[in-house]
Amino acid sequence: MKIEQAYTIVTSPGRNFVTLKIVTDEGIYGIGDATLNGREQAVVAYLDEHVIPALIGKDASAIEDIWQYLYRGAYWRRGPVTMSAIGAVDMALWDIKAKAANMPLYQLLGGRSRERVMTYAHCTGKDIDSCLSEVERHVALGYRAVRVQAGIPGIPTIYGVAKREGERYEPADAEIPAEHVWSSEKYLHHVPQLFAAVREHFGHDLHLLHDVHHRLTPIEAARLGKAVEPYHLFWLEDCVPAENQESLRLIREHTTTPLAIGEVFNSIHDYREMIQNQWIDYIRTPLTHGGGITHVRRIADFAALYHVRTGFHGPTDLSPVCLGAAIHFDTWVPNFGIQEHMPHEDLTDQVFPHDYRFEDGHFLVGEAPGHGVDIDEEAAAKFPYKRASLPVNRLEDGTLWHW
Ligand SMILES: O=C(O)C(=O)C[C@H](O)[C@H](O)CO
Ligand SMILES: [Mg+2]
Repeated sequence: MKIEQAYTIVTSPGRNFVTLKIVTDEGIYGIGDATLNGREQAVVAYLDEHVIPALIGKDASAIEDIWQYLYRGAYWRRGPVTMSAIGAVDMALWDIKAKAANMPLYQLLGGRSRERVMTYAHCTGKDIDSCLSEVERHVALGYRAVRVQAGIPGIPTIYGVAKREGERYEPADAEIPAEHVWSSEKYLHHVPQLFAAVREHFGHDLHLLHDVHHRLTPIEAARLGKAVEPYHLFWLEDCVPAENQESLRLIREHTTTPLAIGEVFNSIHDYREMIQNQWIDYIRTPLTHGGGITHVRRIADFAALYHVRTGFHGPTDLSPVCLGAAIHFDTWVPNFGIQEHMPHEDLTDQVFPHDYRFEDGHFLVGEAPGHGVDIDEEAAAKFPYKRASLPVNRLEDGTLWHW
């Protein structure tokens, strides 16, 4: 089965998405998500200019060889743009292989390890009270796990909190990066109060997650981890920028709060020390940014040796294609932890018809051959790309800080 045609589809039904479609000479096609929030066109250029021309004529069933060709052969290895391009190719080829085998992707990976996939919702609010009502609303929808993010007194705008109650949080909100202001002190003072209030109102069965978004120093993250121990979080996410993997050792030595890292990582090498030393508990790299199923499966298997579980990144800035493939992966992977769920807009779901279902706080995987997600190219053409950038973040004295 040869690759006869491959092309990128850029569409913006609610926000920008990049999809790669690969068509074989037997008429079977597969699609992959190549969306990299705020850098979409970089991945399009990488695919159109440097990947697609080399794919034409290759054996579509040779997934591993194509992965190695695009990874080792790139010379300039790794990085979010390269690995998102490889991720989209890999996702499309696994989609093709499962369709050719006439089975849902999770069966091709090794079959079910679970009947359904636990998800967590985003519960955000400008203050603690509005956060509590969002938690109430999501518990009523059946979620067993919620990520809780609130506005911080004295900080005008903060990541992870929707601008208006009940709305989605969309970080890429301006053509040119908006500038946010940050204060670790104000944040560190407020967050333990937020979780005390959530536990007081909802008890101890609900899984609580929180995303620090890389903004603390290791000792500050250790302080926060200790401060929230009484509220036993499911995880504290991205508590420090983790290029320096050693940072996690210091935090680990101070707190038993579980740690999740890696939505901005794109290869096994980004994690190796952290996993080997059991400094983290969950890996976050999504299939798109992690080089696809072929590579993320390796990361998950390596993580399993050290009791580390998966917790895929699943924001609205990954398309339903990535989410659909992730739900198949989540249904198979033995060391599954949890799947992030930021529901896409209806407009997005119209462009990306899919057979996964959300029910009672969980995803149920579909049985259609492949990953069960398609793209309506006619509908996609109605939504032209519009540049949207993630903000930058500064301390109160103007210092450019982690985002
Ligand atoms: O969903 C999360 O955990 C995030 O951190 C969301 C990110 O800000 C978003 O995906 C960046 O594009
Ligand atoms: Mg995050």
